Amino acid sequence: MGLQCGIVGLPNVGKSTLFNCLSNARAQAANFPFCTIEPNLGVITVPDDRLNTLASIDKPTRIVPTTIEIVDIAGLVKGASKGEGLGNKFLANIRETDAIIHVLRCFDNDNITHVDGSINPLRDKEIIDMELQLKDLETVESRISKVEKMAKTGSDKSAKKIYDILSQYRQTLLEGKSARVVQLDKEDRKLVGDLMLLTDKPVLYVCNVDEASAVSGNKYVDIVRDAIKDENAEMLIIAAATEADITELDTYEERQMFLQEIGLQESGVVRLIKSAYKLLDLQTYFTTGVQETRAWTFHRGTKAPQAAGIIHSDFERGFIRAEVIKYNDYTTLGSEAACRESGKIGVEGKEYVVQDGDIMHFRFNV
Ligand SMILES: Nc1ncnc2c1ncn2[C@@H]1O[C@H](COP(=O)(O)OP(=O)(O)OP(=O)(O)O)[C@@H](O)[C@H]1O
Ligand SMILES: [Mg+2]
Repeated sequence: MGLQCGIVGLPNVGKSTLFNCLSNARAQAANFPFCTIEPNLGVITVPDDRLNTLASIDKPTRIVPTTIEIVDIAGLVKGASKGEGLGNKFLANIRETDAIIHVLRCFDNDNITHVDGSINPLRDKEIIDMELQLKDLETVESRISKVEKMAKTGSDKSAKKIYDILSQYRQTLLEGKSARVVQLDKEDRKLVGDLMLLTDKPVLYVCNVDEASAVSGNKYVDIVRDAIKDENAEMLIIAAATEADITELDTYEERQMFLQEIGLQESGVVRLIKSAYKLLDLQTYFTTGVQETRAWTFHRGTKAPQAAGIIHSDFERGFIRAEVIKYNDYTTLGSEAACRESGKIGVEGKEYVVQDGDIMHFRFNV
């Protein structure tokens, strides 16, 4: 499905450092603003113990985890919406993503330059929010000028409806709020879906802290937590520089040991992926056999044919039915044959809503 999360924030707050914890690609992270210009793209595999358990049953030739793409975008500054800094190009990079990971500098360090001279994550957040909102306002206003005439003459019902929604967006953005606070039903959302507003994307805040604050945060984190409590957003505390060092260690055991030394059970990568899954309302289904055990990401509520379409469009086009085994049945009974004998294979049609952990076998004909 190629879901993509974009990392945004002011220059030099640790975006590339976070990216380096997440992906195997190595982005240049350095102590100067605008170190990143071209976006770095990384693919992170989604860790899932269930995939390994299934693989231990089927012993396939290939084990394929599902993935999320992460883009490390250039730092934004005040005036970006008007072309300052790296301006518009970089806003275009954000537009292409499904969700935003907003990195906030929550560590003191006199040796690391802050573009605004002091550590203040709240101010930083507002600068970024404002630039994104201004860009959205521009998008909304240009659309309004296109539909205004038609809406006012009253002949076109949907033009009127679109105009009303756009006005609602404009009002919200003018109040200094993000588009995501506007509540629209599914139908209305479709009418303006092609706007791709930047501040309508789900957001995950990452407080980038020093090593000592990795577990319980610090005063900056408290400020951020308080500021976003009314937003429908997730927040994570990650000591990005420390975790980037940890990813350099060779073995999984070494990395786990280091994490435990600083008081963490799970790495920032794992926590971030879990949050991204929650934020984007994602779930996983599996396919498994002697050839391959594989995880697939889908949006909660997806029906069987569309879930099949994630594997291949032919599966959706020629969908006949799905055979579904629950994860617990599969692992308890130990094989597809045993599940069949015990009547644990559900035969489901087009209306079946796929559930997290389902083991799917699609029957299709094209
Ligand atoms: N938690 C942290 N504690 C201390 N130093 C950190 C932390 N996170 C990042 N740094 C350091 O801050 C500097 C800037 O980091 P990085 O290059 O990742 O920033 P960036 O946001 O990608 O900047 P740019 O927008 O310029 O690309 C680097 O020297 C990095 O090692
Ligand atoms: Mg960078």
